[in-house]
Amino acid sequence: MVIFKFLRSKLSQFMMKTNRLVLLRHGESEFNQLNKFCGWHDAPLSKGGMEDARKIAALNLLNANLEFDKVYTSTLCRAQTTTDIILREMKSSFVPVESHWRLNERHYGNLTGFNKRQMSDQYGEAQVQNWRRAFDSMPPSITPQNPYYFGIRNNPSFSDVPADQFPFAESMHMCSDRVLPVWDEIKKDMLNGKRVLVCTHGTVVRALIKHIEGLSDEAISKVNIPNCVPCVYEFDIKTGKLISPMTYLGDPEYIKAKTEQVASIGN
Ligand SMILES: O=C(OP(=O)(O)O)[C@H](O)COP(=O)(O)O
Repeated sequence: MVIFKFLRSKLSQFMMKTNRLVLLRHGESEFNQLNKFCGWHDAPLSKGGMEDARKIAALNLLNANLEFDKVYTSTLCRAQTTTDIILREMKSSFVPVESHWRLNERHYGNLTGFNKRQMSDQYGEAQVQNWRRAFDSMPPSITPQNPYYFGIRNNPSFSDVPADQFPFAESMHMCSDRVLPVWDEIKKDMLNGKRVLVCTHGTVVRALIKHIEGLSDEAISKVNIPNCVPCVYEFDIKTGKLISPMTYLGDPEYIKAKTEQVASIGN
């Protein structure tokens, strides 16, 4: 079965004129559930997040007849567990998975671990929305007094991060810049015919969308990415150009409701 799938994928790679790329934000994490800023804190998936990886992400990918030759993910467990669940559901656990710290969520600095509504009560909604969505807005740097400081500094999953690049806080702009070297690898694989899934985080998906579609700083500030909803692009393999706008896979009403939930400060 595995050999058959491998040969079929090689043949289809050889014949294809266009290729699709799927971007995905991981399932709901325990911090998403508590409406807390998470960033580089390594929060696990919530129970609902695990279920959504199966019942929303994997199901929609299967319904769209998508298969993968490679998955790119971050070094954070919420993205890695989502990847494992999806590949298992798709009976594709043999697919190689490459994890990269450059695909980690934006480091939310000293907001890490705090509830978004509480931060909004303290600093005002406009300031919190500016930290969340303005392209160049930097949250305050994390300090050793933050309860998650040492857990982040000492997380062995970040051992590949060069010491001089280990962030204390990041704007979306900084996050986008560090994602780009991996985007070059992803694009190369995709234009060589590999069917690629990128299972990552809200800000990283937005950074990739901004880059792929050439969106302005203003336009990307209005884009919000729900958990576990696959975003699909199609590219011309010869020219590398995008041939269709991004499409979401899934129920439009569900996607609309979840997108609005992500955009709001929440409770
Ligand atoms: O860690 C986070 O993103 P993730 O859940 O995609 O990993 C952020 O806390 C999401 O918050 P935001 O939607 O205010 O950027």
